[in-house]
Amino acid sequence: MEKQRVLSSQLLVKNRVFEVALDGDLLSWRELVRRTRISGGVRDALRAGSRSVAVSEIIAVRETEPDSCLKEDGRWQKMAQTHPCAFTVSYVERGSQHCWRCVDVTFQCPDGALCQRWVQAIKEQLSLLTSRPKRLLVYINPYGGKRQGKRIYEQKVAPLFARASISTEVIVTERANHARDHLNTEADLRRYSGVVCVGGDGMFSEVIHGLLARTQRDAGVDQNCAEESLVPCTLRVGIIPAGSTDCICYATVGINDPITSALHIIVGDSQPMDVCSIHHNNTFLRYSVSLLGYGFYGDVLADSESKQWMGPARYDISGVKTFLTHNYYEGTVSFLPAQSSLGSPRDKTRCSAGCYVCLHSGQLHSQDRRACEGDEDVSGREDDGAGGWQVLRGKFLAINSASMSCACPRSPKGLSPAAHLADGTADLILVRKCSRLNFLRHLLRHTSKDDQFDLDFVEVHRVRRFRFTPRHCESELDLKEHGKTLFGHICRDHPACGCTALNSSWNCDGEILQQAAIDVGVHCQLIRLFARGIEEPVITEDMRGLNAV
Ligand SMILES: Nc1ncnc2c1ncn2[C@@H]1O[C@H](COP(=O)(O)OP(=O)(O)OP(=O)(O)O)[C@@H](O)[C@H]1O
Repeated sequence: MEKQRVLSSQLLVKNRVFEVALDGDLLSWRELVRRTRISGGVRDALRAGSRSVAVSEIIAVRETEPDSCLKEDGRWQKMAQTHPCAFTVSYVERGSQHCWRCVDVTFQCPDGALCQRWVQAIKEQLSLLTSRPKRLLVYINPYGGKRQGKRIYEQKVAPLFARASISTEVIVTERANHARDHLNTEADLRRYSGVVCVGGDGMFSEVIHGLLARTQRDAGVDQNCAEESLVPCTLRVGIIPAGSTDCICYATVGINDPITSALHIIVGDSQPMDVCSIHHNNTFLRYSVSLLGYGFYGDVLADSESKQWMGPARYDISGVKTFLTHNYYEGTVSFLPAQSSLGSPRDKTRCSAGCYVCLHSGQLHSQDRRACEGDEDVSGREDDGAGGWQVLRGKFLAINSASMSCACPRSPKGLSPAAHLADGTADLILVRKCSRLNFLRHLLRHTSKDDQFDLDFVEVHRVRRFRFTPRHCESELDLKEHGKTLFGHICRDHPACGCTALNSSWNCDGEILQQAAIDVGVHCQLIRLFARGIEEPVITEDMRGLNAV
């Protein structure tokens, strides 16, 4: 269908003549081919180029001075006389590795009236983009990562928000859980179109815990009831990466770069995300959006807690130590397979921007919600129509549940490469007791092309819910008594003497859960991020021509 032409004119860009057109949702500029005489004929100029930008990726437009950097150009005087007015469009340009930058192009106009018409026309198109945030509540963790959160926000992000006319309320946190508590109780959420956290995964977790607790309370939903279907948050969350690992940002944007994230917020991207709720004895413990790991990953985290002073190197040291310790844990895993999910954990598809698996799951999920609200009979939906609960007992080196691929710069494939951000499922990975060498083979496959699940001691299931019950009774008292009688105090910290702790703990998105027996439910698309998932690279003719402009 022909797009409606809003405006078109011949304008100058860097003193070259361009045909500039605004066609509804696209701004394009094409150099008018200049012909140069050569002996006996005419040939096209080599520098002709064109460029187009979706209006949805324009950050701002403003009247400006004609390009002053061109004043050295001999033709400047002449151009300044014929084109004395100018406007500048700031837009998103894609770099390598999913990096976005904000670049400017200045159009010189023959008169002020035409210049204003252009600015007005582009502003009107921008005002039609209703998904863009207008006012944001920003929390900065000044102590996350390398303690650069405040500087990153002030120098890289705030100027972009100001340019895009986004107003902000900024809170620099004074203690852990400041952001969570503020969102849960005081914040007047109606005043904002989104919440932004400047920090790492821990800070993001704080923000979603505050938002989700508030949303459930306002909706009269009891978080302690594991069977409840939770109410999605209406406010989107943005992450400006300033932590040590920034896994969530990496998994939803493809890079941990503050400017790229700020631009995704400005253009009003929206990426739904599943959230797991974790309960113990009908008491709510935590939410998780990426990794829940018992055994190996739980032990690595527990060990690294005592080595905070080492910085990020503590994870490597604790990783090696835990690997050598080679503890396994006994228990029962029960799970509800996700029968109707379109993908499987071992297919080769990756969740990316516009993922059809997530889109399909989101549509099914909202149909279910509507049916529930309309009191239609949806009984039997939770067990996915077939199969029911499956139960496995055994000795496990690791039990991992990945709600997303968990890809990060250290492990670009991630723990479960085909896991989806928003399909209402998690990949449950069970690594049964095996030799150290075999476990090492499994771990190394996370960084190679080989399939980490193609080993006879590893199994993976796509699930909607799961439970774990450790074989050994886990009351504090029981474990202490057991430890005293068998090995005495010292042995808990000295695996070399041959004793092992009976239970591991869960690593829940980088936080320790003390309870080993848990009940986990995946809630489809419970939150939305200012992100769009990882974009596949697209090379267009426009991009090739760009070099010429
Ligand atoms: N003002 C503060 N003082 C102390 N701790 C804080 C403060 N603000 C937030 N926190 C806590 O600091 C913890 C870590 O912060 P954050 O996630 O930003 O950085 P990180 O741990 O370095 O990065 P990552 O989580 O990506 O590894 C969070 O759990 C958060 O609750």
